[in-house]
Amino acid sequence: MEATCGTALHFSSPWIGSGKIEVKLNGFLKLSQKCRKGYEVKAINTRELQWRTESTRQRRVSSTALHACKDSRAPTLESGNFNTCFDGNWLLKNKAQDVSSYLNGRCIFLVGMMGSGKTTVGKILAEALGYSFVDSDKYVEEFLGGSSVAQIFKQCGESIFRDYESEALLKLSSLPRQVVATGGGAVVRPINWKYMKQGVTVYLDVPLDALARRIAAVGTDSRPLLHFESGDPYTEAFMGLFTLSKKRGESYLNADATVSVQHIAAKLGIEDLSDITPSAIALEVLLQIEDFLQGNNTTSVPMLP
Ligand SMILES: Nc1ncnc2c1ncn2[C@@H]1O[C@H](COP(=O)(O)OP(=O)(O)O)[C@@H](O)[C@H]1O
Ligand SMILES: O=C(O)C1=C[C@@H](OP(=O)(O)O)[C@@H](O)[C@H](O)C1
Repeated sequence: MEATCGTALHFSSPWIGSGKIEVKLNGFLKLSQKCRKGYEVKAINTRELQWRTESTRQRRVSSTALHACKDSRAPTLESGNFNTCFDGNWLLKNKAQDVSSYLNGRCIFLVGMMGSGKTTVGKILAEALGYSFVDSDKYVEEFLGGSSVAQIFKQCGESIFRDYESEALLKLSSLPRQVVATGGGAVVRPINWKYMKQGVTVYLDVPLDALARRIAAVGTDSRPLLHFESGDPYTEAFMGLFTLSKKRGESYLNADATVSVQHIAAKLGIEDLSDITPSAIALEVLLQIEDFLQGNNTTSVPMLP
């Protein structure tokens, strides 16, 4: 792709750094020894806080209710009196520091169905890691002089769009330190996995009901594969997503790591998935990437050429 567009789009995220972040971090948080050292933890609302040694390397802190503090004071660990006050921003930044030492510049490619949060979570991840954020759809749109994805589908058809999408992923896979929000259909072409596997791929697994609700809330104009002229937006979105998910089958499971919001909800003991914030998902992404890279005995990934 002779990219006439910018080679990397950088977005600052409104979520991080504003001091207004209210992140409900219930449940399991893995804190590496390094991360916990010298930090006080003061519980605001904790029915049970139990340190369980999961491995020599890390401990899991399991609790029923951890709320982020608004203030960003650096906590200090009080031995024997475990109270927990985590600043969500602090947690993300600290875990991002842990993970970036393993990533060593490799890109992160977020895959998942339309509406799964690839853009929203991707911006938070990029901010925490000090990476650039790129939306591959936007990359294609810029390359084609600003035509929208919907216009490309209409004027050229899906196959041509997929060609441009593959070109974009080829280009982006050669750049370091990017968080790439891929289009929901990127997983359908094997060549795209070849490109994305240059980095670390993470599948955001969100139930169809939640996807349909999110897309119905914003409309389907920008998503031609779901766009319907009339009818109940939720139902149309759900049916379209259901059809696509059946066609794509297990493609998303080729990802190196999967972050399932249902799994997060189960281990946190919450029922309403909308209580799981994008920041909490971003933290889980970092934890899953860390597990993946360490599970591969990857102490340091060779820097991209
Ligand atoms: N964890 C979440 N909880 C609630 N709404 C979310 C969450 N993540 C994303 N959204 C919303 O869902 C819609 C789609 O999110 P987006 O990041 O654009 O998804 P994708 O890039 O995967 O298509 C947006 O309106 C966004 O604000
Ligand atoms: O699932 C798909 O096939 C598509 C998803 C869209 O991206 P988002 O996942 O960002 O909506 C966009 O690439 C295009 O409408 C096709």
